[in-house]
Amino acid sequence: MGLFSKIASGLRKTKDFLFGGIQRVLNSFTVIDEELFDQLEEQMIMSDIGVETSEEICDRLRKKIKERGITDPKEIMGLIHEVISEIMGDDTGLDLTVSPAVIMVIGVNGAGKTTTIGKMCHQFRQEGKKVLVAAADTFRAAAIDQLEVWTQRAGVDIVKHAEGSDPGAVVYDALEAAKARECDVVVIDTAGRLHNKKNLMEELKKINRIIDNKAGDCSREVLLVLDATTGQNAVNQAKLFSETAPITGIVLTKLDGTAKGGIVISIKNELGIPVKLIGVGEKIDDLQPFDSNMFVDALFATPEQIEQLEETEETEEEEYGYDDAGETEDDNTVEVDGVKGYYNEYGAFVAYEDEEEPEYVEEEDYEEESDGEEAETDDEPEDTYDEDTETEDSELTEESDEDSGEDDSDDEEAYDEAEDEEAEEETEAAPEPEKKKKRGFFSRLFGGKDND
Ligand SMILES: Nc1nc2c(ncn2[C@@H]2O[C@H](COP(=O)(O)OP(=O)(O)OP(=O)(O)O)[C@@H](O)[C@H]2O)c(=O)[nH]1
Repeated sequence: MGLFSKIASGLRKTKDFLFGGIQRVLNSFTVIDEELFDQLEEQMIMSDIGVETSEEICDRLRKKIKERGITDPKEIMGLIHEVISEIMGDDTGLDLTVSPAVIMVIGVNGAGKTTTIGKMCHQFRQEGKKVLVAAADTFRAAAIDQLEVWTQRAGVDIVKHAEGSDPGAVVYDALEAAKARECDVVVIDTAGRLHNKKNLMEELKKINRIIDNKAGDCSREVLLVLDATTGQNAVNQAKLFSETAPITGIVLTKLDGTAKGGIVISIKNELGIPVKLIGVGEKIDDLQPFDSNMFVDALFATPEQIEQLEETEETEEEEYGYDDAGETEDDNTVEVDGVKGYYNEYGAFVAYEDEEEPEYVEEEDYEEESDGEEAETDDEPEDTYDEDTETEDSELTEESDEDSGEDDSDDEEAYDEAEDEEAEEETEAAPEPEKKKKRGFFSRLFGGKDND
């Protein structure tokens, strides 16, 4: 399935509600009057475009109708399309230009943070990027375990410490490891919870200080993950979070299961924060870079237009032999880094040339195993890491303690030396991708913003 088809099918509920509702209003009027604008505004508010943005859209519509001397309500749909396109403006993609690009991910529980990180890693890896994930949401062991399952699916490395350890230590070790291994991207999972704004702010500040020290010149992103099904609540969350953290972009998840996709428009209009990625399903390849033109087209296109666009995509796929997800003509066959294979039930890539599938632990078994691990780490002291000096908490730095005597005075440098080897052992299942020749998923859409 091509990109447009995926976005269009992900937005189906939003489209049916928004486009269908507006169409019904326009069909019920023969003249353009204030009553029509009232009903349009109401329909937009119900579609989660928000009061402020709905009013603005109607104001702009009145102006255009007057300027162009339009009298037929049926012509208004095209104008709404035009106005929303204007509001959405140009897209801003992820900035991954200077390696290792650091992406910090924040968001409330259940918004889809872990899933998004897994999907993002999968996309990066398909582009041939070397990725490292920092499990800096150390609040709950389950969060670390879930993240690890996703990194295994995506086939990327993870740096993790024990539950309750300092997130700063995890980030420090991850950045050291990323430099040593020449990673392109470091994705940091944070316990970006809102219920304690002060703590969140302190935690993010601390992580930022460490990034400043270790990767000051690198590209940086702070992505806020929002659950689209919560509608205007998500917009309010974005307002609150933006008072706390310098958000560079929003990832809007679960757009596939909601009619509330209109919040994309109010987020852009009211907060000016670009939506950079959208989640359109639970599978590993259900994350798309946000393309406002495609978004608006998918919302407003007629079924005939959608069919036509899908046909164009299919023709392109036939011509080039792959689509945006790297799929070939055979639905189950994908090509990753020039190797043909398929994704197994866990979302792991299996090359046809391999005799056996790589072993991935089933989620249930994995949880059992990690329970065991937790039991071990429970014995370890919690809260032992002092931002600058303490390293005991890190399972990655246990070995480095043996040879870290010379570094003791070297405050932050005291973190980890042997950690690279250790972490590499952890992630043996992740074969290193070769750099891909063709332009990457993000760069094809955002014009060379990744560092292929
Ligand atoms: N339909 C759909 N479901 C999604 C999407 N993204 C995430 N989910 C689901 O949302 C649920 C929560 O996702 P998580 O990634 O665990 O959320 P989280 O923010 O990490 O939550 P915590 O682990 O509690 O911190 C899971 O069941 C995911 O499968 C999406 O784009 N579409």
